[in-house]
Amino acid sequence: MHALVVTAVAPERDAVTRGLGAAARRLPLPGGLALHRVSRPGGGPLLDVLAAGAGPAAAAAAAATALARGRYDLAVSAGIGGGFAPAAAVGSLVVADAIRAADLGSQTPEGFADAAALGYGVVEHRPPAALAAALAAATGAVAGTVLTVSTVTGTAARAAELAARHPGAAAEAMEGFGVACAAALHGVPVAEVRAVSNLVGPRDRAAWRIPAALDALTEAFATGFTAALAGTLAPAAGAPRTGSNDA
Ligand SMILES: O=C(O)c1cccc(C(=O)CC[C@H]2O[C@@H](n3cnc4c(=O)[nH]cnc43)[C@H](O)[C@@H]2O)c1
Repeated sequence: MHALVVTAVAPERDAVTRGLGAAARRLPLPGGLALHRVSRPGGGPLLDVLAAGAGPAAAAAAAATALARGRYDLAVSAGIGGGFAPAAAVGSLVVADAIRAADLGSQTPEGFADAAALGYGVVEHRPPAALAAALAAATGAVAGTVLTVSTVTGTAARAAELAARHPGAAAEAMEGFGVACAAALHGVPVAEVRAVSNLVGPRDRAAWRIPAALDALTEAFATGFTAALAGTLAPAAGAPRTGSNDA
């Protein structure tokens, strides 16, 4: 089983590789990107962890670049995120059962209309239900919708608007929908896991608990996450691996 794990920044990538508990091998990609490849001891899943940059566009571009050069069974968007109270407390984990672009659409006189309603796009990708359930059970995460936003929510009014429009939302972050678009283009399933560093609401950067969230991310990858991946996804069968970054 070969998975691509896409984070925004290097501290998130390193939190994931720390959890995997084995040395990472660096494999350069175009544009200064690099996969950090971790082979699990005992022949477990092979994971390539990639710090892609913040935001859905950077995530989509980097994920598509990596997916085009290897043969993967899964793409995972992973990192820290904002939690919607009361579903997701600071320090907790959220696994996406839906990955939704929350601000892709048009502002109309009647309010926001998403791109799907207006007929010019897709605004949601769904991880396989069995995979999302297994990942949540294995890591003790809350399962819910993870919103992808291009602007971090910074007011109570915006948080309330998002919660009303997306009743199942447990977290928001900035990359999941980009990774999901790249995965869909390459025909691989997607998953998303977020460790909650802050609540979605009035901006208070000093209240972000980034080290605690990074520890929770490490713990997720140290415990059940990869076992749940391996147990849920069938390995890519048959065809020879031909990509330049393939094992
Ligand atoms: O400064 C650091 O040490 C540091 C370490 C790890 C990550 C960061 C980031 O700034 C990551 C940015 C990343 O975080 C996601 N995020 C976190 N909270 C929210 C939120 O409330 N709303 C939206 N996104 C959030 C997001 O995916 C960013 O790309 C810094």
